[in-house]
Amino acid sequence: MQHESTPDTSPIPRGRSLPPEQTLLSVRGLQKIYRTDAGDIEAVRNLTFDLGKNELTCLVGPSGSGKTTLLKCIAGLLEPTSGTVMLDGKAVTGPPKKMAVVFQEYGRSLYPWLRVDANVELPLRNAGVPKAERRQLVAEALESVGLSHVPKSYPWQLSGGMQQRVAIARAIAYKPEILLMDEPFAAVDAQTRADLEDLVRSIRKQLGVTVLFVTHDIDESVYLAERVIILSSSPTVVQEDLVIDLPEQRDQLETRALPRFTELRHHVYEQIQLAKKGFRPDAAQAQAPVR
Ligand SMILES: Nc1ncnc2c1ncn2[C@@H]1O[C@H](COP(=O)(O)OP(=O)(O)OP(=O)(O)O)[C@@H](O)[C@H]1O
Repeated sequence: MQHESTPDTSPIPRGRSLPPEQTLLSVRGLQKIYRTDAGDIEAVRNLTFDLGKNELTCLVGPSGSGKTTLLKCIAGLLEPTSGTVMLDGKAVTGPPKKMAVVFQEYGRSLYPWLRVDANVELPLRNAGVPKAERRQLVAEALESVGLSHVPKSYPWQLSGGMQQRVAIARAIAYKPEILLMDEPFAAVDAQTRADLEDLVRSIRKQLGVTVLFVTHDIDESVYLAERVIILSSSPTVVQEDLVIDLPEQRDQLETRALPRFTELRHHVYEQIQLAKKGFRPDAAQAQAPVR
């Protein structure tokens, strides 16, 4: 398998590092321990990786491996116990303006009493964007997600897939540099999901936005991404940072039929099975003979 990691001699496995001019998001030594009445839970132990500008990266790992915890730390919604998150060279200490997040529960994230255009407009209004500019941005965002024809509908009048498009339009309306997506398509049917996957790839290209996409679906991760970061089981480290060397132009039928697609999905599947069985790359490295 092809990797882009820089040579690393530390005992903690880490994802690829990039030169600062190519880096948009930099996660360094991130650890998160939840303090609970029942004791401390070390969800994330040590995560280090960089995301490049305009890159689409998927994050996969066993259930409970800390994917949501990591995303919340990156989004400035949760304070890491140690380590840093830097966006464009600045430490993230609260929700950054240049970042947008799309969660799985679109039903809960949209306001049912607001029409589609008002839902998309709300964050722009809260950010004090002037009215004329807001109108323009809302129209562009709805156009990007193929919903120009329903601006005056209420979310509950739309299908699940359309509601998720509204959530995506709202996220991209204020032109974020980075889009975090936490299992955004887990609740829609397979056909809608395929359409939304292609929508994410086209939006990324159209807007030049960096995307970090969490998914449980191995095929989805390989189809969507240029890189797949595989997390170990909790307490989490990077198990593998894998380059997806498929052609840039993807197609639901053609790409998924490629022998290379099958190889990559097989590899990711194997790695997740290993993680589930408790394999830890940090333990493996610590035990490796010193040469
Ligand atoms: N608020 C919290 N308090 C205590 N422990 C928590 C809290 N949130 C998450 N955890 C624990 O941290 C670990 C990682 O949880 P997290 O939800 O980040 O994993 P995940 O990979 O997103 O899970 P899934 O794939 O099932 O959605 C789990 O052991 C979980 O029980």
